[in-house]
Amino acid sequence: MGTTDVAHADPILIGKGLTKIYASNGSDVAQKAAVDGIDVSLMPGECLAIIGESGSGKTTLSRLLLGQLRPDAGQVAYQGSPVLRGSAAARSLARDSALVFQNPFASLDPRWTIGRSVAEPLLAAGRRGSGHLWHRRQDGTDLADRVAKVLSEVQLDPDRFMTAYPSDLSGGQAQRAAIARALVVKPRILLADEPMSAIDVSARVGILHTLQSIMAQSRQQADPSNGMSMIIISHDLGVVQHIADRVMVLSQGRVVEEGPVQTILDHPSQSYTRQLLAAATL
Ligand SMILES: Nc1ncnc2c1ncn2[C@@H]1O[C@H](COP(=O)(O)OP(=O)(O)OP(=O)(O)O)[C@@H](O)[C@H]1O
Repeated sequence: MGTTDVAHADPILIGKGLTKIYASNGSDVAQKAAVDGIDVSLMPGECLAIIGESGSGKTTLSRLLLGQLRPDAGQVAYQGSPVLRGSAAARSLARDSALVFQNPFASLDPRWTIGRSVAEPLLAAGRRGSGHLWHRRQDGTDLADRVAKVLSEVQLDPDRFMTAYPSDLSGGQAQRAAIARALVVKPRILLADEPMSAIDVSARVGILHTLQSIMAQSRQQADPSNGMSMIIISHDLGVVQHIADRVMVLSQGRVVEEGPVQTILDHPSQSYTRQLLAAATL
């Protein structure tokens, strides 16, 4: 578990009354919200874990928070500004957030070297003219240096992996490459949606250490309000225990309980959480 000095910082992301109702296929049955009026906030440098049984709304909530789904009710604010369609806050949030998925191979083009795949988000930012990420006068050496640095951060030797192809990589190595691809744009918010569940058990500890060290570096920022925040969705409570600061427990689109990770895992107040913990191995 990490500790984060967020006492004096403002939340980087706030969701208020977030609700999402998916259209059902023409049935008259009353529709149930996938996410039902959830309030959530994320502090700079904080790691928030969202846990809950399958279908409880974890992925939907995280996509609402990152502005990738439009809520049917409620609102998201990024750095204090409402995230409305086409707004500057929506563009900033899209630019400042990055995702790591369950299947790392889905985010690595099989035709590209790992170096190219990791560089691509930076190149795309350059094409969009996001000047803080990419300056036109930068040459290929700067780009290669940045890619090599981020590969080292995820414990992939650049000399070996820069020119490797996804088919050369194990699942764990591919997930590290996918994390590097997410980190290369220096996101303010990293969403990791079940980042370990498709990885061989023996490689999971390594990925966990990688994510822990990324969060530790982020927390060491001189200005805590500049730290990267992480939202992690995981069925694996061992992972949650080792990386999260705070846990939010979801059931049927609602928050059952939330609090500091050790409090929730050691002294859950709700029977739903107790059952969830009993079903998991810590
Ligand atoms: N695109 C969609 N269209 C219709 N219903 C959806 C859609 N996406 C999710 N749902 C429904 O919304 C509810 C919440 O789904 P969500 O994927 O957010 O849950 P989850 O907790 O992430 O589940 P899991 O752990 O299985 O990934 C579920 O009942 C799901 O079937």
